[in-house]
Amino acid sequence: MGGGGGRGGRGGRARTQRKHFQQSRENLWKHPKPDPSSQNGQDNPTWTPFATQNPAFDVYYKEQRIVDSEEWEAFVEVLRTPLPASFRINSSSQFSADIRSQLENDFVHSLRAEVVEGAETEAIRPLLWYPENLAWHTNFSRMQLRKNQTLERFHEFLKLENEIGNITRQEAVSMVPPLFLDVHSNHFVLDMCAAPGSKTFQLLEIIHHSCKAGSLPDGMVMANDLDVQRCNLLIHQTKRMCTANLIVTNHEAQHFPGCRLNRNPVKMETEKRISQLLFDRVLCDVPCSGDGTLRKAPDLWRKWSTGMGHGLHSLQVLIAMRGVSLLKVGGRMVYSTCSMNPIENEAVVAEILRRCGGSVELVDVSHELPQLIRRPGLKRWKVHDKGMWLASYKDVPKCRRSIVHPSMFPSGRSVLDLVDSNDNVNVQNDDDNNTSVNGSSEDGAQAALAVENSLTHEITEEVSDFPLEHCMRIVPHDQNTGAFFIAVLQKVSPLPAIQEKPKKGIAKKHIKPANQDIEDKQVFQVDSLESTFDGVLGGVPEADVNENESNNLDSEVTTSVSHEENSQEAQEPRNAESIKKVTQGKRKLQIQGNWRGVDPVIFFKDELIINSIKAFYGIDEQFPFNGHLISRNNDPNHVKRIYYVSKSVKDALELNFSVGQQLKIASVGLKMFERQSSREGSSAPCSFRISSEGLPVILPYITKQILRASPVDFKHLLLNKAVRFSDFFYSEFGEKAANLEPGCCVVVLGKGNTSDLESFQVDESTIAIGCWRGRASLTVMVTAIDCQELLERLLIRLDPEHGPSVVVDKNSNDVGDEVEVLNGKNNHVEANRS
Ligand SMILES: C[S@@+](CC[C@H](N)C(=O)[O-])C[C@H]1O[C@@H](n2cnc3c(N)ncnc32)[C@H](O)[C@@H]1O
Repeated sequence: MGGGGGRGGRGGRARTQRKHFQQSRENLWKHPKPDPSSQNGQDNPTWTPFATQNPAFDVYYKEQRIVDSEEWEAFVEVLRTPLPASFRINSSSQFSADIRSQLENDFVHSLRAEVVEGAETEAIRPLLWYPENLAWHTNFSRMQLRKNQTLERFHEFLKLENEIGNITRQEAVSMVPPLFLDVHSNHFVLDMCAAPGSKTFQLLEIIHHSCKAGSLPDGMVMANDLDVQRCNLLIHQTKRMCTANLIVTNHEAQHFPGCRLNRNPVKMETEKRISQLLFDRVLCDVPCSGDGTLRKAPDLWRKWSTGMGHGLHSLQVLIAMRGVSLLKVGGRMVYSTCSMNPIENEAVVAEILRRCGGSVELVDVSHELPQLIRRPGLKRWKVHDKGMWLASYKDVPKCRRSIVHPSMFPSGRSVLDLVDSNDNVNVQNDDDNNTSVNGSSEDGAQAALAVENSLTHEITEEVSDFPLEHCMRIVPHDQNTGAFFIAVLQKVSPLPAIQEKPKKGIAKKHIKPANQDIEDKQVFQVDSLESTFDGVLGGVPEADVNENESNNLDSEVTTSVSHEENSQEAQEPRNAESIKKVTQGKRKLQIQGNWRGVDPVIFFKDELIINSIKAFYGIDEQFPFNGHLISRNNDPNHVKRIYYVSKSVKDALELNFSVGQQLKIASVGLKMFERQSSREGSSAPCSFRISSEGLPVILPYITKQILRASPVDFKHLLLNKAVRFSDFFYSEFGEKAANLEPGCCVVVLGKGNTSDLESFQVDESTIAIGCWRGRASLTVMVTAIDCQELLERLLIRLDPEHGPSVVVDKNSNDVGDEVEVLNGKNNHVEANRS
């Protein structure tokens, strides 16, 4: 089934892919499997809830004054309560309006009686700051939703719509950063640390917003994550969006390739091709300590320490700097974390501004989303290390200087920065609180030493010079959410050519950011090349990752620690024998340019196949095929799937080829055609069927193998899955179906009893499904769950009074079958009937 083309999502019915991922991606609305080892059971009397306090946390944040002292109790009290669930309606879903109306007109009223004690007065409510009532807050935690029987219908609704892709469970505060990015449909957007992909999904929705049937947006999203497994989560998550405008990459964000082509820019201009990968928008949602998610992950109370933020600060700066260097002049970048810690937030933003020397500005967005309650960023904070409060870098003992960096302090000044323009330095020590040391840089170093030795002196609080009040901190007790930090930056001119020295001690440190999904227990490694390839090749070293390093240095500011430094293994020559040994017995090693263990990305140009597809489905010449088809297999005879990419993605891929495939692409394109299995395919003239994901994009261009069914026959098909030509309500429709070529066909839901396609116009609301024209019947090629969803939506539309509770087709004789279909059991098709 599918709607009007080009909307990017049609209720996100990524049917076939879904099954590949069922194991690894939890439907967060489903009941969890009982864990026999879990102590969290009612039958275990020894179980105690997580301790929701940590004295170090209290001391730290009280001192940082992230909330006023009189608010402290309210703040921590809310932090100790479970986070209410929230979700977003996928705005590009064909059924988004129906779902919103079901929430507004049905659940808001029917759940009114289910208000949880001590909570808000409304059981569910839209988040007022989110556009178009598309995001919703429920008063129930996920656990309550799962356990409370009276919430069953609502819970079932959430599960189904989430599975289909019509809604996405997402923390309310996590929905905020994409809203401040001001994305337009023609923008190139980079999501630097994107997994598991909830914000990528939002960005794609915005890109696709108001896209007409059969057209694709001019923009695209490049979603990157360092972790292969989390990349897979992201791929699965975004598959529900059914988009041809996404590339998923797998890089360390701080080393994200620039893909700069060293060609004559004038020539490039006339060729209208892009010569460098620069972005209009960058989302920099960095790894962080994640204490803003304490309500969702109460085990963090126990683990929390001030050191968590210190370990990530430098990496956050590096990632953000790479982000601004990949941003077009005039472009916007959002820096965000789900941490409350100023070291990971204001200090990072201040360091970006410092390094960019005026070419990047902090944007005042106080007039945007006025209903979202937020606090201004801090201008003063302190660093806490080893039980000591440090107000300035000069307080940092020498032995801690590899951990505590100058950029963590409001002034950002290092010891040597104390040397003024006359090479004078103001030092404080035990004997003399204001000694002026005059002299050369050697003297400066001596002075620095003196500073290092000065441990006791009056603490003078530093205040940042930057307008950090434009940053935003969302705190839990303001609107019953988690906590988040957001800063909006704009690049106003090219960055100054600063050579950033690699910071010692960053590259090899193993840090575990807490804001990776709480289910994810993997230890995160900053130097993850090894881990990345472990996942794919079982430990085969990545040899020439950096072959195009010179191209990588194209950014205006080189901020990154070099790959060589980062990964010892990366320098080792690739040993063909060892690769062979390791991969023996495994899947054949795939190579994508320099990237081993990744499927290649190939422009699919097999004229024979393309022409047979065009002829079979009568695809209009207007549909852009040339250069838009991709396969992930080097051997054209064994191509199973053909993917479709938008013009923007095509341009980016062409650039990537021109620069030696610097991008390591994990996923690209929308699955458009799938090779028939030999059983199906033997009788069909065309060996490729149209996939459900791709159907909406190509639908307006299909002129053959397409039928229009009346609502009665459409419903009949969905209920029975396979219907004999002679059994359709309207015999004319059955005859037309019998006259199709054997193989894949498309059935469109019509309005009346006509099967005439003449006057038919595909638009965003068109509903269509892929079917198979067999020997004597028509069979739907849609999964049981998608049939169920589509039936429910149709029943609501056709019979708004009774809605989806009308589960049995009264006109049908085959009631047992229908009930089974609605229970998702009736997956057998024509083979059983004919
Ligand atoms: C806060 S999570 C991102 C959440 C995501 N933006 C979303 O909304 O679903 C941080 C992500 O950064 C990734 N990560 C950690 N270090 C990274 C690095 N150096 N480069 C790129 N990604 C990194 C982690 O794997 C994790 O998925």
